[in-house]
Amino acid sequence: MTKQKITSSEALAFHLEPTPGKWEVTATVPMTTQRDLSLAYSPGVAVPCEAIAENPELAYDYTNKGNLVAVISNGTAVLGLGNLGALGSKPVMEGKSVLFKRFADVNSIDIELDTEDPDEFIKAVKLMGPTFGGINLEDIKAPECFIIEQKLKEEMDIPVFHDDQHGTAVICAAGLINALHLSGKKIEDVKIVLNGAGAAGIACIELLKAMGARHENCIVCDTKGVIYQGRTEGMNQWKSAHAIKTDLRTLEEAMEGADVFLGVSVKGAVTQEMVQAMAEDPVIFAMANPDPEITPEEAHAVRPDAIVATGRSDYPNQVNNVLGFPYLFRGALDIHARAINDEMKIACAEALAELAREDVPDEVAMAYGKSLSFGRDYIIPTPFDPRLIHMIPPRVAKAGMDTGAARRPIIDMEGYELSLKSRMDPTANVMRGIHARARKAQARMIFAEGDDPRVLRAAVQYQRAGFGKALVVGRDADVKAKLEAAGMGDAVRELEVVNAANSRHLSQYKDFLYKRLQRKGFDRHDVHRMASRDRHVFSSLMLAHGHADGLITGATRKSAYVMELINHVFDADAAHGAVGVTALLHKGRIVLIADTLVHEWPDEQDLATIAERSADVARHMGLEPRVAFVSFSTFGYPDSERANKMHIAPQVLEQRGVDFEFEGEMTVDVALNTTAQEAYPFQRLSGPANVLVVPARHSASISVKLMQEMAGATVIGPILAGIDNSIQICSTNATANDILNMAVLASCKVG
Ligand SMILES: NC(=O)C1=CN([C@@H]2O[C@H](COP(=O)(O)OP(=O)(O)OC[C@H]3O[C@@H](n4cnc5c(N)ncnc54)[C@H](OP(=O)(O)O)[C@@H]3O)[C@@H](O)[C@H]2O)C=CC1
Ligand SMILES: CC(=O)C(=O)O
Ligand SMILES: [Mg+2]
Repeated sequence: MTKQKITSSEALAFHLEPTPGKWEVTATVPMTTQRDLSLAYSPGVAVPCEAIAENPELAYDYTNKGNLVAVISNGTAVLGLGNLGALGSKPVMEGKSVLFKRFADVNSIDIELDTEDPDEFIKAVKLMGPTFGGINLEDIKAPECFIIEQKLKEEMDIPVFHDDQHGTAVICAAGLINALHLSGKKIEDVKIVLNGAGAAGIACIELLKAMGARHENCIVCDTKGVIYQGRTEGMNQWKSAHAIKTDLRTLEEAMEGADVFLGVSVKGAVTQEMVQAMAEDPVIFAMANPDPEITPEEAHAVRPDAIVATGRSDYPNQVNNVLGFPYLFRGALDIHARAINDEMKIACAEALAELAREDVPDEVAMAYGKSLSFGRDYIIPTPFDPRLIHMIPPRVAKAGMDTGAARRPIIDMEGYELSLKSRMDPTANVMRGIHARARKAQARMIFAEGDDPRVLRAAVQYQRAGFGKALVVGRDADVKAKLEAAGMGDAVRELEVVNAANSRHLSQYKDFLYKRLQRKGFDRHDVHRMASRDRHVFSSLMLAHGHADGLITGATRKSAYVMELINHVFDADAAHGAVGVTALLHKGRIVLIADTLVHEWPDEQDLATIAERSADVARHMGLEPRVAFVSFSTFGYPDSERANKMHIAPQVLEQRGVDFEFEGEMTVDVALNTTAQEAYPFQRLSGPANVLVVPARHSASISVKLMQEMAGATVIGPILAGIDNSIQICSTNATANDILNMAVLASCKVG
C-alpha cells in the first residue's frame, strides 16, 4: 500500500488551522431572541434544574450528560512517547474527543489534570461525575492507572474505562481471534510473548488468559526483561500476577519458538533476529504508537509467513483502540449504563472479530481504494468501516442489559440499530470514497496557476498525501520563491515545474492549436504566443496531448474567462454537453446543484442533459441520484412562463428513459423536505432530492453562494462534467483546501 508521508510542518499546520486545536463547542438550541434567552437561561432554566434535583435520572433528558464523555489524562504515558505532562498530552486527548464524535457521535471534551498523585487525580475526576455520562481515562502510566481506575469504578455510578487498558485489550483480542483462526492455532496452545507490562500490556494478557490462553504459555517482559517468579527489580503486584517459573531472562530468549508477539512497549524494541526465531506462521502485533516495536516491512523481510499488525493507520491491520472506545461508549451511553463490564468488552471483541470475517461491502472497499477480504492483511475491520456504528454498539448494549448494567434498557433493538445508522454524517464517507479513488488513480495533475500560493499549497498536499504527481505550471524561480515565502521551501525539490520554456512538446502544441483556431479568426503568430504564454491554454494543451491526466485551474481568474481559454483547446461548452455541477455539503447532507458553470439560460432539452450529467456526478460520488427540477412553482402552480421550461424538462427526461429518479417542477422545500413532499402524494421521489437542477446559471450561483455565506456550507465545484477530459475550474476565492478537493475530484475522473 502507498504509505502517506506526513511532515512535522503539516502536522503542526493541521493543529493550527483553521483555529488552534481540533474542536469547538456549538449550541444545539436557538439563542437569538429574548424568548430563547429566557428559556435557555433565567428564568426558564430553573424548571429542569428543580426537576433534576428531585429526580437525578432526568439529567439524561434535560441535559447533555447522557451523550457526554470526558477524556481525562495526566499525560504520564502519552502514546509511547513517555511522560509529556498534562499539557503535553492535550493534542492526543483532543484527538480522542474528536474520534468519539466522528465515529460514534458521542460528544466528548478533553480534561488534562496536572497531577501525578493518584489520590488527587481520583478526587478531581470523582467531583466531575455529575457532568458526564462516562469517563474515558487515557494515557496514564502503570501502575497508577490501575489504582485510579479501580477506585473510580467503585465510587462512581457511570462507566469509568481506562482506554489504554481495556480498549487495547478488546481490539487485541479481536485481532488475535482472527489471526489464530488464519494460522490454524488455538489460543490454549500458543506460546505468547508480551513486551510491555504497563497499562495496555497487563490488560491485554489478562483478557487473553480469560479467553483461554494458558498462564504458563505467556511470557511477559518489561524494561528489565522477562518477568519470572522471584524477580524483585521493577516489580509491582500487577506484574507479579503474571510472573512464571522460567530460566528465560531476555526478550530475545523468550521470542524463540513463540507463536504470538504482542508489543505495547516502545518503538524498535524488537529485532529481525527475534522475529526470525519465532515459530511457524507467527503473529506479530507491534502496537506501540506512534512507531511500532518493529515495522511490517522489517518483519516480513525475515518472515514472509508472519501475520503482522500495528497501531498505525498507514499499514494494513490496525490494532488500535480507536476501534473500541467509540462503540463501547455509544452502547453504554444508550442504556444509561452504570459501568462498562467484562461482558460488554467481550461482546465488543467478538462483534469486531465477526465483522472482519464478513463479506466487505463495496462502499468500504471503495473508501479504501482496494478490495478487502478476510485474510492476513485484513484480520480486523478498518476504522472507517461504516458498519461499525450500527453493528458494535447494539452488541455492547445487549451485553450490558443482560448483565444488569443498564439503567434504561433498549426495548426496540431493531429501531436502535436504524437510529445508529442515521447518526453518522454521510458526507464524511463520500469524501473518503473520493479520496480513496483518487489515490488509486495516481493521476498526474496539472496545477495551472503556479504563481498563486494557495495553488502551490494544494499541489504540495496533493503530492504528499499520495494522490499522484503534481505538475505545477509556472516559472522555476517564481515557484521556488513563492514556496519559500509560504514556508514550504522543502517542497521545491518535490514538485515538477512545467512551462513553455522547458517543454519538449511546444511546437506540437502550437501546431495543434493553430489547426483548431485557424478558421476562427486567429493568425499563426497569436496562436503561438497563446500556446507559450497563456498558462490556461498551455495546460490545456498538455492535457489534450496526454502529458497529464487532469487539470485544475481558475483560482486566479474568473471562471468565464478561464473557460473561454480552455475552449480554444477543448469543446467544453454547452453545445457539446458540458455541465457544471457544484456539491454543497452541510449538516450531514450532500446536495448537488447544476448547472453552475456552462449553461447560461438552458432550455428544457439542456435541462434534461444537465440532469443526466449531474446524476453521473452523484453516482461517482457514491450517491444514488434523486433529481428535482426546482423553480418558484410546484407542479404547475403558480402558472408562469418563466417556470414553464422546468415543468417540461421532466417530460423530456421521461422520453429519454433514464435510470434514476427525477421529479418536478417543485420549490426547493418540496424537493428537500419529505414532509413537504407528502402534500403531493403522486410525486415520484423516494426521499429528499440530492440533485437540484435550477432554471439558470444566475439562480445556481445565488443558491450556492447563499449557502456558503449564510450557512457555512462546504462547496466543492463547479465540477466540469460531460466532457472526456478531467478539468476542474475552482473559484477565485477558493482556499488551498478547496483547490485540493477539486484536484482530488479531477483525479478520480468525476464526470
Ligand atoms: N495500539 C493501541 O491501541 C495502543 C497502543 N499502546 C501503546 O503501548 C505502549 C505502552 O502504553 P501504556 O501501557 O499505556 O504505557 P505504560 O507506561 O503504562 O507501560 C509501558 C510499559 O512498557 C514497558 N517498556 C518500555 N520500554 C520498554 C522496552 N524497551 N522493552 C520492554 N518493555 C518496555 C514498561 O516497562 P517498565 O514497567 O519496566 O517501565 C512498561 O511496562 C505505548 O507505545 C502505547 O502507544 C497503548 C494503548 C493502545
Ligand atoms: C492508541 C493509544 O491509545 C495509545 O497509543 O496510547
Ligand atoms: Mg492511549
